Formats: sequence, C-alpha cells, structure tokens
Amino acid sequence: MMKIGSIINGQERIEDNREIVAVHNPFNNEKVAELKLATKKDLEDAVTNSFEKFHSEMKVMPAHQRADILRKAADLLVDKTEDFATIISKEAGKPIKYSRGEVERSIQVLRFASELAKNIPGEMIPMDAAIGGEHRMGLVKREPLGVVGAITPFNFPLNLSLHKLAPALAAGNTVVFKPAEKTPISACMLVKLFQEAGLPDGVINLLIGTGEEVGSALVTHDKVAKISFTGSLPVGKNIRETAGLKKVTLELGSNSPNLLFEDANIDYATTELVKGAFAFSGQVCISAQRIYVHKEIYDSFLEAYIQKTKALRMGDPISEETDIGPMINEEEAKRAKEWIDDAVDKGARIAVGGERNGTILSPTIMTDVDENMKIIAEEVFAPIVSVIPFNTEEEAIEYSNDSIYGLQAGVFTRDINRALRVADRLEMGGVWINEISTYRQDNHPYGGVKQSGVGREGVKYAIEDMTEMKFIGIKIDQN
Ligand SMILES: NC(=O)c1ccc[n+]([C@@H]2O[C@H](COP(=O)([O-])OP(=O)(O)OC[C@H]3O[C@@H](n4cnc5c(N)ncnc54)[C@H](O)[C@@H]3O)[C@@H](O)[C@H]2O)c1
Ligand SMILES: O=C[C@H](O)CS(=O)(=O)O
Repeated sequence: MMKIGSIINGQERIEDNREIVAVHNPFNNEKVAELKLATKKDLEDAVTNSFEKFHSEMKVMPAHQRADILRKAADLLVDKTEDFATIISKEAGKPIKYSRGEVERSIQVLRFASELAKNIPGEMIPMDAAIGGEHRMGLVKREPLGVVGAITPFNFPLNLSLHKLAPALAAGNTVVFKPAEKTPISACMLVKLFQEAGLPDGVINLLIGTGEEVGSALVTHDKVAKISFTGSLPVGKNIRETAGLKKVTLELGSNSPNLLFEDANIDYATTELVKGAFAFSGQVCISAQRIYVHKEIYDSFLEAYIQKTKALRMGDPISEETDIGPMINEEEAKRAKEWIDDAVDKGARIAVGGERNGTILSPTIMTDVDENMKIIAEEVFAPIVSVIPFNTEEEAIEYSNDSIYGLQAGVFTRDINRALRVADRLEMGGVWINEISTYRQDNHPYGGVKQSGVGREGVKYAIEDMTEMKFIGIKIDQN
C-alpha cells in the first residue's frame, strides 16, 4: 500500500503518529493510498522553510538555472507519462485517455514556463515626458514575491497544480503547495519529480492535508505573499475574506453557455459538445452546461445530440474504451441526481440519461428547463447539460449573461460579424468562436469575471501575477 505524506525541506513526513486517511478509486472503491495528514506544525515548518529558501536559494538563482530545472522536469514527465496518467485515473476516476491528455498539457505548461523564465522583461520609462524630469532615467524590473501558497482542486490534479507551480518557479518564488486531499498522489509524485530535476529542497514544500486544517492556515499566514487558489466559489470567497493584504488569484466555478445560431454546423457542434459536456463526467469548470440553440435548428440539433450521447461508453476509467467514468465520490453523484430530480419536479424533461449507479451518473441531456432550476442557475459540475431554444441574437446573449458566473463561452456560427458582435457582449473571461466553452490552451489568458474569479492564469499571465514591479530611478550627474 502506497503511503504518502507532506514533503518539507526534501523530507517526506510519514511518521505513524499522524492522522491517516485513505484515497479510494472512485470506480471500484479499491484503496489506492494512505495519507499521513499534515498538522498545523507541519504548515508552520513548511512556510518558515519556504521563506528561508526564498532568500537563500531562489533570490540568487539565475534565470537560466530556473529554466533548466523546468525543462528537465518536462523531459522527466515525458518519460513518466504513463505512470502519472494511470495514477490520475485511479485517484480521480478520470478515463485514461483524458488522463493522458492532462499529462501532455502539463508537459507543455512546464515547457512554456521554462521558455518564459528567461524572458521576464522590464521597461524603460521616458522620464523627460514629465516637466522637470530631464536628466533622469527610470527602470522597471519585475521581482518575485516570496512564498506563494498554491491550493488546488481534485479535477485536474496535475495540470492545474502546474499552472501554479511552474510560473511561480519561473518567476523565482518558492511555493507551499496544498493539493486537494481527494487526489494528492499525483501531486506528491510531481514534487518528487521536481527533486529529480534538480530543484533545491524546500523550494516547493508539499502539505498533504485538509482545507480546513492546513489550507485555511496557509491563507492567513503572514509569511505568505500570495495565494493562488483554484476551486469552488464558497472556498474562494472565504479565501478572499481572510487573506488580508496578500495578493490573491482565484480560479472558481462556472455554468458555461454555448450558443448555436441557425447557420452553425450541427454535425461538428454536436460531436464537440458531447465532449464539452461529458468529458470527465462534466467535472470541468468550463464544461458546457447550458446550450442555447436557435429554434430553426433546435429539433435537428437535439436529435443528433441525443444519438451521439447514447453512443458514449461508461465503465472503468483505466479501460481504453471508456468515455464516462465515475464522479469523484458517491456523495457528489447523489447530489447531481437530486438536482436532476429537482428540475423534473419543476417541469423539466430528461431527454436521455438521468440514471445513477453508485458513483456513475449516466450522461444526461435536459430540456424544458428554466432559470429557477439548480441545473441552470448553479454550477452543476456533473454530466448534465441543458438544451434551450432561442429566437433572436439578443435573447441568446441575455440568457447567457443571466448568471453569477462568467468564465468561458462557445459561439457557433459561420457569420464572423455576428460571432464578434456576440463575443463582445458576452460577460466572460474568454469566448471561443466555433469551439466549445470547454476548450482551453495553456498559453492564453484564462480566468473569470463576476463570481468566476479574480486574476488570470495561462503561464505568461500567471508569471505577471506572481511578480511585483519595482521602479528604480536614476538622476544623471550633469557635471
Ligand atoms: N476556474 C478554474 O480554473 C477552475 C478549475 C478547476 C476547478 N474549478 C472549480 O473547483 C471546484 C471543484 O474542485 P474541488 O471540489 O476540489 O474544490 P474545493 O473548493 O472543494 O477544494 C479546492 C481546494 O481548496 C481546499 N480548501 C477547502 N477548504 C479550504 C479553506 N477553508 N481554506 C483553504 N483551502 C481550502 C481543498 O482542500 C482543495 O485543496 C468547482 O467549483 C470548479 O469549478 C475551477
Ligand atoms: O476545470 C477547469 C479547468 O480549468 C479546465 S482545464 O484543465 O484548464 O482545461
């Protein structure tokens, strides 16, 4: 049985006097690992050590060395792709083909960070633009912040962790890393991979513990300069309220809309939206949750969408054939089924799916829905999607914007003028044209408006958020 614990200054803490919690495979309930949970004392040791290592290691480490470590980590991850993909499938229940995709993206994130570590540019200010500013020179440098607290969710345990760790290191910070306690095994393997790549001990300290015990204490610690959090809205709000004057990046939830106009390619859109709504059982923050379809194509869209959804294969995430695996636990599957029942009680119809078997919820398409149902108003985070007709462009925009969230949307039309007009009016952090809301690349700015979050990730943009500008002015001696 794999036993894992926190890693502080290079040493894994797995002594027996710690509280033990097991990680189970959500598909078959097999025990995958035992966790030795971190305590408040571990948290204190981790932050103190990362603070010291910021001054003794990272502040003096040149950019080319940081870039080399990140590139080496990428190369090692290439060699270990199958090990990481397998463990993600076991700890999260993610179908293996999607776990492999996550590892491939993680390798790219490391490579982007390696390239950008050598290219964190400053600025020269034209000081004589201000009256009296003659004979002065102004420079702006970007400096690392110090200790970054990285708190991550269960659904992309490797890639979303790297979206914090890799830019933090590229910028010259140290990190105290608190991964989701539901999926901590790939996180532990990742920290060991960085050790192998030559990262000095203590530059990343790992805390295997709960949000309540160590996550919240990390957020309020006065030696932590920034919290970078990805997770749910309630926890994000709590972090915003308790972090004090720290910088905070929050990547939160969504109920992403996709809009299909009458000239959209139905065959292409239905194929993509099956992935967009049901990949990893909808447990993706930008999962297609609401699909607004012009009334002219509503019936043909729905028919094709139902047929393609029925073809999905449910089963063991480790099997190559599986499209739909379990949700993260039975509690979540029950919660999602209750939301379907709530909608049906209020007049909705199940077009396909709606059946729960343990942790597996069958891919579900709902119709006849309205904004008073949880499956529309809240983040569903499950394999449930609603298809809703609209009459006019104005209506489609209004329905899409009627949400507390605003992360990503998809717009399907062949009319580029309409596409750009609609994109401009959608209240979102990002809009894709002729692409599903669920698509993300790791090099574009990514983050939400409204209650979907604060700040941006995407390696270059995360580096900006993990550095501080320093101005240096020089008065030039005229003698
Ligand atoms: N916008 C994005 O980029 C993005 C990406 C992935 C997931 N998400 C969101 O994440 C959610 C699903 O993930 P989850 O269930 O793991 O989220 P979660 O909020 O339950 O947990 C996320 C992390 O926060 C920690 N945590 C819990 N309570 C805490 C506290 N009081 N203080 C500090 N840390 C605490 C957890 O231990 C975990 O590591 C969904 O809402 C989804 O939309 C957003
Ligand atoms: O769950 C939300 C994630 O941000 C999706 S992705 O890993 O960035 O594609």
